[in-house]
Amino acid sequence: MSELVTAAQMRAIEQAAISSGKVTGLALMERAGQGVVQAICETWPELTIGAHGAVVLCGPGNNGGDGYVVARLLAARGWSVAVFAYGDPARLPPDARANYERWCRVGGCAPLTALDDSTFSDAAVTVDALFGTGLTRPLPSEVLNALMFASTRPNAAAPQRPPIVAVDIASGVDADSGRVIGGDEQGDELPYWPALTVTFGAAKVGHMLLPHAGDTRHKLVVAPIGVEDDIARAYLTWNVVEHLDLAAVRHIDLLGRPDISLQALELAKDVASHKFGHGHAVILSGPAGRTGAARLAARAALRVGAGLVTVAAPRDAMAENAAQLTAIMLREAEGAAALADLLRDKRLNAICLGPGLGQARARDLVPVALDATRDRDVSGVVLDADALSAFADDPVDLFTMLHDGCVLTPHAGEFARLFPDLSARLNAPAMTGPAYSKVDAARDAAERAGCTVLLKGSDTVIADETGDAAINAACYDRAAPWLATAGSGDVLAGLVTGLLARGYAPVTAAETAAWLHTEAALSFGPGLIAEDLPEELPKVFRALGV
Ligand SMILES: NC(=O)C1=CN([C@@H]2O[C@H](COP(=O)(O)OP(=O)(O)OC[C@H]3O[C@@H](n4cnc5c(N)ncnc54)[C@H](O)[C@@H]3O)[C@@H](O)[C@H]2O)[C@@H](O)CC1
Ligand SMILES: Nc1ncnc2c1ncn2[C@@H]1O[C@H](COP(=O)(O)OP(=O)(O)O)[C@@H](O)[C@H]1O
Ligand SMILES: [K+]
Repeated sequence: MSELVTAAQMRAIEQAAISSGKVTGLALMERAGQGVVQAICETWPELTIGAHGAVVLCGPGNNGGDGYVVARLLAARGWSVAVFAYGDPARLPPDARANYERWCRVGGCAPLTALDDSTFSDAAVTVDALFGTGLTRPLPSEVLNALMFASTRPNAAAPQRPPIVAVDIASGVDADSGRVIGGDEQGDELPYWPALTVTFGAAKVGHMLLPHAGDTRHKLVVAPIGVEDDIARAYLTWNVVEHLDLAAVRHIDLLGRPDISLQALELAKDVASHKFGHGHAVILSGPAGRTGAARLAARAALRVGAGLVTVAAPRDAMAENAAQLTAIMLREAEGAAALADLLRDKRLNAICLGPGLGQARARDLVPVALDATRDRDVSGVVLDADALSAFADDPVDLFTMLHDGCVLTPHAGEFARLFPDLSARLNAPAMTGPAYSKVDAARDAAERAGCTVLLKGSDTVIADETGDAAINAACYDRAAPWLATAGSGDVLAGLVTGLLARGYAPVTAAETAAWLHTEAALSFGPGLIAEDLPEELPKVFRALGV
């Protein structure tokens, strides 16, 4: 897992490093510029040989300062560099001003409005250093126009515009939410898609959220600038906290291989244990003709290591399930009384309701499952799909029944049914930064529900009542678009249930399941359907060293 930072946290970390005397702002800016040039060379190795052209667009703050460093370093490699500035360079902050003046001893600087088609004719890259983490308002129209001009081919006969390298983040995008400031309900369209984004010290939260994270051709590089040690949870130390609003000190982790690998130890089965040592998961099935979703979830729960898995089905669905289940057990549970009876067996320690369940059955059974598990030491409940939508008319009714062993796994539509106000806030155009983000929405939902919430998407966010959150980013080199297939959410619900049965804490079960789900999709590759996901887990486990 690695820590993601907000703009405020990054500023506090930099200020703390500067005020401790460990580094100067100028040195940080120099390293940032070096990081951009190095990432350009690594992304396009052909540019390391010979001299090329670059267009560098510089803004009115320190992001612009980074741009002047990049311009100077590329010129030092013999490149011909054309610099265009937005705003009055005389009003740049001190470090950026110093780098502007250094650049002026090397080359010229034209206003942004002077860009024309000939500007790009010999350029191998365009560098966007207009706005970074300091963006708080919609882009001025002059800047928006320049970015659209730099990214759009004027006509079919003209050559393509050069690829754009975003310094820190694409200008116009809010670093905390990944959203476009001044975007609209049509879906926050970015002013342009960078080919490469080079950020500093740590990825910002917004890099891992849509729409920013939504383009699979987009590469993200985190360039070290010497404050990385400070970032590793360091904003809890006194010298950083004094630069930071304490209310902002809540962790957001990016789920990643090293940390999940540590959990491989937990995923492994103990040599001395028998099946009852790994828990018993129950998946509630829907009526005849709608049983597939429950079996997908059950298969995932078994593959992820639950010792036993039982599908509990209504009478009319028994034959259909029996015809298709082997290692997974089958019990009849027609209605509320039958489920209450089944759950008297305390060995059943994780329950999944939702996939294919039907809303009427969900309304009957969810209260029973929550009641039966509330005061048990070890018991988890996963509510997905119909078990969430069934409470759209009265979400508070559901929230009063939930307990801290619960995990809700809504997609955006189900989330909107249970948390209409949070969904509306998330989907309203963002006019100021930091904008309300998917992380904020998941956190607020978890607090309101009093349990873990996993809000799905290629930028899945997991949050619990503590306010800490994690993102499973299926983007950049982990893009897994084949997960957008019927039933993959049912598999995810089963993975969470299986891990709960194995004794994982709800938030850890949700995080691990989301990560494994993406890894299974990546391991299988194109052509993936939901049935493939559980079957791919053994390969993922072997690769993890489980
Ligand atoms: N703080 C540091 O020590 C470092 C910062 N670095 C760079 O500095 C950037 C942050 O710099 P700044 O905080 O100066 O901010 P930016 O350069 O992102 O923005 C400049 C200023 O523009 C104003 N502004 C915001 N939105 C605007 C809008 N829509 N129209 C017009 N003006 C607007 C704000 O006052 C903002 O501070 C980072 O993204 C990174 O590129 C790097 O050099 C590494 C070191
Ligand atoms: N483009 C995508 N990239 C990565 N993951 C995705 C993508 N689209 C969907 N997913 C994941 O696939 C699952 C789909 O779940 P859901 O929407 O409930 O579908 P279903 O109801 O068909 O099972 C979620 O875990 C979601 O995060
Ligand atoms: K930028």
